[in-house]
Amino acid sequence: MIEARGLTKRYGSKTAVDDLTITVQPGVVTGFLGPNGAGKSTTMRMAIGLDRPTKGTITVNGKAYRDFAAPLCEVGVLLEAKAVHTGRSAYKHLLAVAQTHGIPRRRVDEVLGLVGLTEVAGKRVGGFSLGMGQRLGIASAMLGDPGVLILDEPVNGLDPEGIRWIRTLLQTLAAEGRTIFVSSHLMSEMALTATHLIVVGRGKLIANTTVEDFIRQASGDLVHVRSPEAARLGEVLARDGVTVTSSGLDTLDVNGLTAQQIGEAAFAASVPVFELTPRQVSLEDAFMDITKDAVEYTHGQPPGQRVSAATSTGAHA
Ligand SMILES: Nc1ncnc2c1ncn2[C@@H]1O[C@H](COP(=O)(O)OP(=O)(O)OP(=O)(O)O)[C@@H](O)[C@H]1O
Repeated sequence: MIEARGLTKRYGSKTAVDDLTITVQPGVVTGFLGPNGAGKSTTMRMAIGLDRPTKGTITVNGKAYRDFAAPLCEVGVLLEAKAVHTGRSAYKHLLAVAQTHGIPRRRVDEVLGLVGLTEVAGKRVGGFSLGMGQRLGIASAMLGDPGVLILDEPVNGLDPEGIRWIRTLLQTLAAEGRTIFVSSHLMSEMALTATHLIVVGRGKLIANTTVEDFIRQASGDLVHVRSPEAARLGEVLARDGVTVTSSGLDTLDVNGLTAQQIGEAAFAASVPVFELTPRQVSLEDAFMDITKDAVEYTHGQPPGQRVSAATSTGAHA
């Protein structure tokens, strides 16, 4: 478990992390999302003692990172593509790291197998592709068989096969009861990988919820309805808190009722219904919407203007 309480980091006048209180639970993959400069990397760096909080605390399994006698066995870390000794082979690199913790050689073979680098274990790391480098970083993080993994943008540089591989790996490790805290810019990827989401913007907590609830809240209760008696159905559904918009001759968009409530009301009024589709926005759209006021760097639009908020159908892109 990772716990931040009132975590704050200032660099001069810049507040990178602002009074962040979160708990990252074991057993699920927790996605850490936020626009560029939101404070994700700074939070992760403080979790592993690379940066000191200005105020507040962050602990891993109840302890500050510096208090671990064998940190590699408690928390595995992948920050940006690792600066490794490029003249060394992958095997030698992992062995050197293992030896700092008295981790046996056979564990080096195990993690090489786990990340699919066994065949290139003798090759110089300098010749590795970005994707192979990421796999090596994950092998390093897994060396001590830690219960907590902190991964900053682990799918960077991976091809689709690599992205799928990492998704399955993280879900498997979470199912083993580990705490998996992973940042990413790829919202659609997070929708497939994570169960829980922590969203930050300008250092502040914006959302702390399940992927499912995040999308549901962003989508509202919008239901698309098709009926040959759309106008009459609109009258049947009209009540306080419900907005009915006619979106075509035989279609309605209803806000404020679930598909089930609409179906039941239509049935009671003997109005035929041909379609009842709860509209969901994609995680990407939900993210854009929720962070629109927290984006530091946009692509040329005036401040405050939405980056994109088109509603799309078919949820999890
Ligand atoms: N060492 C530093 N000195 C000064 N400012 C810093 C330092 N590290 C980070 N910052 C600033 O703090 C803010 C948060 O940065 P951070 O790298 O944590 O964000 P991030 O969410 O990881 O962004 P990205 O997704 O772009 O990596 C940014 O505005 C950044 O410029």
